[in-house]
This record gives sequence, structure tokens and C-alpha cells, in this order.
Amino acid sequence: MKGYLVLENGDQFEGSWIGQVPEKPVEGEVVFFTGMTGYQEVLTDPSFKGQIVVFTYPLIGNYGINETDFESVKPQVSGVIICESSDGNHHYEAVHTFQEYIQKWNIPLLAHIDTRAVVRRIRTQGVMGGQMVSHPEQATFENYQTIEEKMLISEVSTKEIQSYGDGSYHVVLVDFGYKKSILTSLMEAGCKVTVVPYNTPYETIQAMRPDGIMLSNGPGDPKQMEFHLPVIKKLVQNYPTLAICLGHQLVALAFGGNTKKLKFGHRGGNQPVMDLDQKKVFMTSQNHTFVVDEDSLKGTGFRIRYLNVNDKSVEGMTHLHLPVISVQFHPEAHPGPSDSAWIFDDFVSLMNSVRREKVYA
Ligand SMILES: NC(=O)CC[C@H](N)C(=O)O
Repeated sequence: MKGYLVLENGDQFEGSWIGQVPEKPVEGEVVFFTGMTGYQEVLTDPSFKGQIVVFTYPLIGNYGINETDFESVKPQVSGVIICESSDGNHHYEAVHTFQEYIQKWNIPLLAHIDTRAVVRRIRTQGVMGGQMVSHPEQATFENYQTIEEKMLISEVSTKEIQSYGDGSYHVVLVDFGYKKSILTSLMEAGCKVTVVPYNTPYETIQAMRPDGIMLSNGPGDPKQMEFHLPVIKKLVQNYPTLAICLGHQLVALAFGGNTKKLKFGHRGGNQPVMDLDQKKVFMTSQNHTFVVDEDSLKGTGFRIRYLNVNDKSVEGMTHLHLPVISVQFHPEAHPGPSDSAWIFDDFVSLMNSVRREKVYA
């Protein structure tokens, strides 16, 4: 059956529904992901909450869905737009086909869309809202809530405190919608991790006696967390901190910096990042629309350490004296390259040196 992606600016793209046809229009911010693989991780990464994802690779589904590459317990995207759908599971680890999985969770899927045309439109006009509908005239943006207006973090954050691993460094992970790979990367680096809800008070975290704080990735506009910035600032001032993506944006805001929206975001596994200290470029996995505004960091105590080679946007910062690693890219990879996995080891070294200072103080 025919289906349409209608953009907020009125542009329409015809495709066909695969699986259930949604009764009501499905809406979200339309973003595109450029990786050739990684659809399973993208579908289940909580940072994609509230978004309709266009996959630019023209064939999606051919290696099926396995048991290990989930980034959370269920798909988080609002809808999926692809060119060709493969229902094979041509991989020895596949346990479901792509279509079975997406149908099981009732995720709207439109195939046979001219995804190149959609991406060109977004690249020239900027990221915008869209609706997936069976008839173009069903699409109406009268009550459309933009991603900036939605509080998505509370929907994906844990409701209960959870503990994982038995490493020798205790990290409290503040969950704004964390990817499982961040947790496993911390455990592999030798950490015991306590995951806490996004709005946990400072005193509760302090009572857990952490060696370090992990501020996670998450969906939507970091400014939705304005009410919690004093807690984030206090955490960074008192504990070695690793902040990734949304977490990094929150650190900038907490110290008086600002964030802004990129024209169409970075989503994929081929984003080159320059380490200004080492004068080295490495490839990174990324998934974000918002970015720290470089000029706003003046007087905050932070300086830029990492820059995006393509558009020179801020990819990470370091503080003049506080032990904090703050990165926009995803060192945990999944999907994409793990070239920056050393960030987790650097975080452990940071916790170690702070621990030593305390012992010898
Ligand atoms: N992966 C993330 O944490 C994304 C951060 C934020 N939601 C953005 O789009 O910029």
C-alpha cells in the first residue's frame, strides 16, 4: 500500500508501507543516517527518540537482527524511511529479520522512497519536522511540536537505580537515555557502574561515593535540562567526569556556555575529528543535531580540544583545571569506528590520578 513522507515545508515523497499501516499520521524530526551498516544500533539508540530516521544506504536489513547489537531494550525511533528493504538474515548471528523485528514493535516503515531526494532537501533547507501518512492530505503541522519543545529525556531515562559490573572504579552514570555500549565500555575499562535517573539530586550521588561521573548521551534539545544544570555543574566540579554527546552539551550549558542547532546534524560513522592537542585526526561515530557554540565558551574555564574537520564545529572540550573529558562524538562506537575507544581508558586514568591525590593529600 502506498504511503508518503510529507515534510514540514510541504514536500512529499511517495513510497510503500511495509508491515502495519499506522492509523494516525506518524510525526517526528526527519534526520538522516549515513552509515552503510548499523541499523540495529540506530533503531535502538535512545538518542533517536522523537525522530524519523532516513537511512541513506540503499539496502537495509540484509544481515538481519542479532542478540548483541541492541543499544536499549526496544526500538526508539518514531519511524523509518528506506529505499530497499531486505528481509534476508544473511548473517550467522541473525535471530530475526529486520522486517519481523520492526513489525514486532509496531515501528512504521516506509520503503521505496527516493531517500537521496529527501536527504538533498534536508541538506539544503535544514532539518525539519515530517509526517508519515497514507494520503498526503492527512499531513497537518498545526499541532506539531518541535524537538526543542519536547521533553524526551524523562521518557527514556531509567526509573530505578541499577548496578552493573564489579570493577575497581565506581562510576555513577547519569542516564539521559544511555546507550548500552557506553555501559559495556566502562565495564571493560575496569569500572563498576551505577545507573541513576536523569534528575537524581547531587546528595544522592554523593552518598554513593563515586570515583567518577558519566553524563550520557540522550534525545532532544539539551536546554530541556535547564532545571538540572546546577547539579551537573556541581558534579563536574567535584568528581572526574566523562561526558558524551548530550552529556557534553549539558556540561557546556552548566558552565555558562551555549548550544545551537546544526543545519542537518551529523549521523554516521565517518566523521573526521581533529585532536588539537595531538594534531591528529581520527574517525568517529556520531549522532547529534545540537552542538556547543564555540564563542560561548569564553570565560567558562573550558577550551576546545576536538574539532570536526568537515564543518569545524566543536567536538569536545577540556577544562583549565577540572578533571573532565567532554566529547560530542561517540567513543563507544556501535555503530561505527571504535578509533576513539581510548577515551574510556583516559577517563579511568583521570579517576586514578584523583584517587592518588586524595591518598597522598
Ligand atoms: N546522541 C546524543 O546524545 C544526541 C544529543 C542531542 N539530542 C542532539 O541531537 O544533539
